[in-house]
Amino acid sequence: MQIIEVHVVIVGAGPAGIATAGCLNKLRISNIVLERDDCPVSLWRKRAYDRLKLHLGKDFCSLPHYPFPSYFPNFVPRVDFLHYIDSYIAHFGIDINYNCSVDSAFIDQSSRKWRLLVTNNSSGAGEIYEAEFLVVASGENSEEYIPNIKGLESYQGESMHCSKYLNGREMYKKNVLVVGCGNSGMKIAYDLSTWGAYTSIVIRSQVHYFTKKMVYVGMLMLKHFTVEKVDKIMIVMSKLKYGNMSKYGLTRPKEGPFALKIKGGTTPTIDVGCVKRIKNGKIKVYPGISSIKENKVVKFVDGQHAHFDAIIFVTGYKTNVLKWLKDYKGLFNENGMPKPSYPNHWKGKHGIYSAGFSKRGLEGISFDAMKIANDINFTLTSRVNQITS
Ligand SMILES: Cc1cc2nc3c(=O)[nH]c(=O)nc-3n(C[C@H](O)[C@H](O)[C@H](O)COP(=O)(O)OP(=O)(O)OC[C@H]3O[C@@H](n4cnc5c(N)ncnc54)[C@H](O)[C@@H]3O)c2cc1C
Ligand SMILES: NC(=O)C1=CN([C@@H]2O[C@H](COP(=O)(O)OP(=O)(O)OC[C@H]3O[C@@H](n4cnc5c(N)ncnc54)[C@H](OP(=O)(O)O)[C@@H]3O)[C@@H](O)[C@H]2O)C=CC1
Ligand SMILES: O=C(O)C(=O)Cc1c[nH]c2ccccc12
Repeated sequence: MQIIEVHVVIVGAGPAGIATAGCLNKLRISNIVLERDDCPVSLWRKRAYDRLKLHLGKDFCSLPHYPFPSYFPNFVPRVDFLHYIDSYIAHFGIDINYNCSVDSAFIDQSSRKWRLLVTNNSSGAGEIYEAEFLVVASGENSEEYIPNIKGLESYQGESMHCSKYLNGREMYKKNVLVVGCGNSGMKIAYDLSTWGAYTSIVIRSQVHYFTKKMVYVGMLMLKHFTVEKVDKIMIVMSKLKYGNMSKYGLTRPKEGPFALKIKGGTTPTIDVGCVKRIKNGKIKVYPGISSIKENKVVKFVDGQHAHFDAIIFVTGYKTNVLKWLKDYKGLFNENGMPKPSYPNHWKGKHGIYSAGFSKRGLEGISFDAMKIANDINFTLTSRVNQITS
């Protein structure tokens, strides 16, 4: 089989892969992006709900060297974000091979280069790529995660992961349980409630909650003040706006929101109206689930039980890196996340890089893309300088 040789191969055409290709193209370093799906940013195009918007202000979400158009609103809707990505690809002339699933990547012992075994999903044929540099940009959210709950396999209602949820049109006057209170959980619960579903949400852990504006102000303040100071202000703002919500099942962690985000990647929840609906009883809060019984009954850890026509698992994602990256030791841990902590997470040995694995959203992705492209450029130019001197 013919081997396709490139300087840099990038796995994944999400924002991270596209941003890295854009930065490399700007430096005139040839590269190819391999994408298993048939389009770019498939997470945003195919696996996200209609109401989704960027929840951070647009100053924190544009990709490198290409700001959002000035007429875009501060919180960019999903469809505008897709247009922006399409024009980013056109502007930088990014080369993407769609329908290409990377099945494995390893270091070839004779060439000492990265070798990738790829299946072309449209023809079914196998392809081999060889590259000096490998950029892992397959995403923190590449595999849906649904917890193992006793009785779930025999649940007779409708159950789905949130990546299949578009809107609540079919849920009017149905009892729906949303499991998970991250950013997707709170937004989907709110969305369902506005579509007239009798909505409940499982909140099993402590959580920080803010309005979009508070987080926007907080992100701006972080440019000038310490994390501790900003966190204190954030909590005061949240308390002033929402008060004490513990009797409704919402308690704040002791540690501040940005400190937690930086330390563990736990993202504070940006509330778009869910908290108000919890307060006025339109959305009911339950603690963790203990099991699912017959007749669509869900039992909770505090002994309560209730009947649900549908369950939406908004329980997050996992990475798929360990499934296809064979020589990963050094850069990735057993959860498929970078071993070195931020800001050293983006580079490994033998020409491997990670883009989009710092749990810092699109801002983190831009940071990674620029670091990676500059580092590859540095390696290549120092080599040319050595030869010519
Ligand atoms: C619903 C949602 C909303 C978000 N909103 C925001 C926000 O407002 N602001 C913000 O800053 N961040 C946000 N994020 C976080 C983050 O910015 C996005 O998840 C972003 O899409 C991550 O980009 P990525 O390129 O790293 O990963 P992805 O977008 O997941 O792209 C990875 C790509 O790799 C492909 N791929 C995976 N495995 C393979 C393989 N083996 N072979 C070939 N291709 C493969 C996938 O098909 C996918 O297209 C959001 C995340 C989610 C889930
Ligand atoms: N732009 C936007 O508007 C949006 C942005 N996002 C971003 O997308 C990324 C993914 O977010 P999201 O999909 O919400 O995933 P997250 O991983 O952030 O949240 C998963 C949630 O599921 C809960 N959970 C997991 N297992 C269970 C279980 N067995 N029982 C009960 N609860 C459980 C977790 O609770 P626990 O903490 O107890 O484990 C947590 O609340 C985040 O970075 C987020 O910020 C998401 C949505 C919208
Ligand atoms: O949406 C996400 O997943 C993000 O990680 C974006 C993000 C970066 N910093 C934040 C601080 C508060 C809320 C979201 C984010």
